[in-house]
Amino acid sequence: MSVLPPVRRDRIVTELPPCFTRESALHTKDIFHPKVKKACQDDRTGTVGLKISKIIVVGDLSVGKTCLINRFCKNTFDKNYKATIGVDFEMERFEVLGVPFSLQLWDTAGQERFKCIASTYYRGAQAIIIVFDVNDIESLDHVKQWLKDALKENDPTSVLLFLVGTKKDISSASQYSLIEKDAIQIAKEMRAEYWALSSLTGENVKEFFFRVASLTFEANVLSELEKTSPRKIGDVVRINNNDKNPYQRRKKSRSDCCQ
Ligand SMILES: Nc1nc2c(ncn2[C@@H]2O[C@H](COP(=O)(O)OP(=O)(O)OP(=O)(O)O)[C@@H](O)[C@H]2O)c(=O)[nH]1
Ligand SMILES: [Mg+2]
Repeated sequence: MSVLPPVRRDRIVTELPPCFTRESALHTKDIFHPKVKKACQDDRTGTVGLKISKIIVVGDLSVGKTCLINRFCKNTFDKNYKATIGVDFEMERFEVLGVPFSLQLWDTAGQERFKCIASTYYRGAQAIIIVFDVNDIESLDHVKQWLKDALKENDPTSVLLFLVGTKKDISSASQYSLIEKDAIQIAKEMRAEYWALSSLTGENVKEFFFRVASLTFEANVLSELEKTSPRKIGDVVRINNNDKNPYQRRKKSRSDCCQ
């Protein structure tokens, strides 16, 4: 008998949520991978429904990491800045294609003096969310360093990356479009999916986390299927890097972009 209450009705994912921009997306398919759908239908998702996926949120101080998590998990927004000391985390339970799926969202400190405590919690992430403030170009300049630090503790070949611009509500359309160009370019170089949102208004916040949950779920099920299906002699490994084959493993050299 399950001791957990049922998943909230507004945490149920039945379709793959769309990306924010096709220019910088982890993949641009508009449906879940057919193998994943089939595995869910046939109840062959192995341990995916039992595991908790760790997601870490990093970025400069005061860019809005805590507000982002609080907007999604608690639907609250605090206009006063209270620095995160070390780390904090929230759990969010989803149901994706009928399978329970939990995310543990780790909110880390951006302040330099707390960074070394926070970085000890980076290990074992399945996705890294790198946050910058769309009104602060310096915070965008620092995202590659945040990525580099987070990747030291994680497997760059399997972790999913998201680059998120916050505080969209205080940016004018013309200001925003200037920084968006740079942000998309950087996201492409990092092989991250780009999003822009506002925790104050809530714009794109739910859409973003649904996308994180769905892509992490999809990657988990694919990796579970890979583990359980023995390779046949003569299996062909595709190595072309184009959008028609979005589920291939990331090349090890990705972290080079930060060096
Ligand atoms: N207008 C606006 N303000 C925001 C938004 N997100 C965060 N803020 C404000 O920005 C400040 C910093 O937000 P936090 O979420 O605490 O920043 P943080 O990245 O967690 O900072 P550290 O914990 O020090 O790393 C607060 O005053 C928030 O109210 C947003 O989307 N719009
Ligand atoms: Mg914080």
